[in-house]
Amino acid sequence: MYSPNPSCESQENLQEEVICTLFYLIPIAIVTWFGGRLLGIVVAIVNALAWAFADSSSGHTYSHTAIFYWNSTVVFGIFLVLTLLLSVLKDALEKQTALAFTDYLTGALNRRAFSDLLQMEIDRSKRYKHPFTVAYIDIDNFKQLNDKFGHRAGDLVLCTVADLARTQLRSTDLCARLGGDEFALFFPESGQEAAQIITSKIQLCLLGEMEKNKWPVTFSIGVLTFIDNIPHTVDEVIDLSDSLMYAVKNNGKDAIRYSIYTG
Ligand SMILES: Nc1nc2c(ncn2[C@@H]2O[C@H](COP(=O)(O)OP(=O)(O)OP(=O)(O)O)[C@@H](O)[C@H]2O)c(=O)[nH]1
Repeated sequence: MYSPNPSCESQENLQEEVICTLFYLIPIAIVTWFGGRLLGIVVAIVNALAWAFADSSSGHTYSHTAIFYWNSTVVFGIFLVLTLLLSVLKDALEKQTALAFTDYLTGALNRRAFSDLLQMEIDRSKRYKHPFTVAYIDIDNFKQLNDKFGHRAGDLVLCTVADLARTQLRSTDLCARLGGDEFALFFPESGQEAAQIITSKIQLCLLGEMEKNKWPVTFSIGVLTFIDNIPHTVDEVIDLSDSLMYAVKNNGKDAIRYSIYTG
């Protein structure tokens, strides 16, 4: 004759409870990950209340009523910890992902991301025979500014340059910090005339802001348009634009030079 083993029965009950509690975690995890910390906390509270309600209506008896409240609090604590851990993990992941593509200081694209995107644009422009323009911007006398006003002021200038340039750009344009005090802008589908309008506007805007803050720097800018015989590699495109910017530097700084690449 079959006689149920009480310890086996209680083990099965325990297993059921654990699995049910785990099910509460799934919506909390999903909402926290996709909806954010605040929504996650709301769902954690709702789920903890649901858990307490289900527990009390299941006929579960405790040797002391305080145990029910203690268990409910522990369950809520677990839900809350999961919410907080997941939101911290997501923030960290987002930061890491952003750092892989952007410059930590200015938020502009970093050299690697800029090169990858530019390579795609070069391939597209070559295939469809569309022009594009690259503007290479170097801050003049930046070292002196750092020396006179401090590194933090220098950082602020770099951030201001990136922010101002970005406010003037279209969503399809790119803005990157290539290193130190050097920035590059990319204008797809833009010939020299269109690039002239936008770069002179950016230059005016930058100079105005520098003057307003009494930062003694100017900008040397080389703007190179590619129409035919577009080079194959990003490095060539960047080096050519850099050389044009250097021509401005060697000619007294604080100016823009435009050119069309002819191969
Ligand atoms: N504040 C700050 N300074 C930086 C950063 N990265 C590089 N620099 C400084 O930028 C300066 C760049 O110096 P240079 O390339 O000689 O530039 P410059 O003084 O503008 O000289 P010209 O370009 O000839 O006008 C160096 O002093 C670097 O230390 C940064 O992230 N923050």
